[in-house]
Amino acid sequence: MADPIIQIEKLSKQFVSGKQTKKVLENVNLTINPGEFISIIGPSGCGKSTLLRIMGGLDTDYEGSVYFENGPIKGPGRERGFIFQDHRLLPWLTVEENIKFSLPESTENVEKIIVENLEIVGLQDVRKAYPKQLSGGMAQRVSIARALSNQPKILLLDEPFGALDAITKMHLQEEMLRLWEMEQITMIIVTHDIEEAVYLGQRVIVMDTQPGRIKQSYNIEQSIPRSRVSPEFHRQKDKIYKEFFEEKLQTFYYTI
Ligand SMILES: Nc1ncnc2c1ncn2[C@@H]1O[C@H](COP(=O)(O)OP(=O)(O)OP(=O)(O)O)[C@@H](O)[C@H]1O
Repeated sequence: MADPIIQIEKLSKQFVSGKQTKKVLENVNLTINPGEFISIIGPSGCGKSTLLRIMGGLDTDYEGSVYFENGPIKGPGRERGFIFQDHRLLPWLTVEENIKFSLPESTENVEKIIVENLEIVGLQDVRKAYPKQLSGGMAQRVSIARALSNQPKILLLDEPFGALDAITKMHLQEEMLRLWEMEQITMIIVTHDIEEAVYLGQRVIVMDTQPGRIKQSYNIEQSIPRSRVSPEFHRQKDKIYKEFFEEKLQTFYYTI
């Protein structure tokens, strides 16, 4: 078996502000293999985004070890693309300029890279458009094309479809799966949505809170092509909901 692409051992993280220390992650251990599609879900504030930011090298102040392809992660890198809930395109640049801006100056064949990656997300016609001329879904597609232009080995997706309407969200989820199959990039998505987690992930990691830790990991048996209506899909979704979230909701009901 190939070496893991991400290896996290005994990861703990705390934030200090003034005299207050807040423990956010405690003893997180996680191995991710190349080509996997991993979903991470858990209650608000359990540290999902913090964990993703650490994998992306956006936060390097933690205890424990976090390795990317056997080397410690020391900061952000082009091999680890990040996609956030908001597209983060620069409003004063066109779509093609936004992609060009994300590439190192020494990049050759920039034109070809822009065309190819906009084609992958089905947006070859909006090269000259500015972000404000795009719908939310289109802008998010451009941010995906921008990330892909840097030829990442892994894509870290932080609630990427959270701000989109239900139909656009479903389209983009399908596109993400298509991309994953086509480009064989390792994908890690953080989401609040159990349905999204089960639909996309081969493995769903459920986190618990205060401090954030991994509570359970579920292997998802996927039918090909994937279905949102099959009994198996509902069985897996219900299992995660019942084993984890229902218990939390009941605790909430009893305390009000
Ligand atoms: N820069 C920071 N300084 C202090 N506390 C922070 C900082 N960033 C995050 N936190 C705290 O760490 C905890 C975990 O935050 P994080 O955003 O990782 O959680 P999350 O599970 O992604 O939440 P959500 O699902 O609501 O987005 C939260 O209590 C948050 O307030």
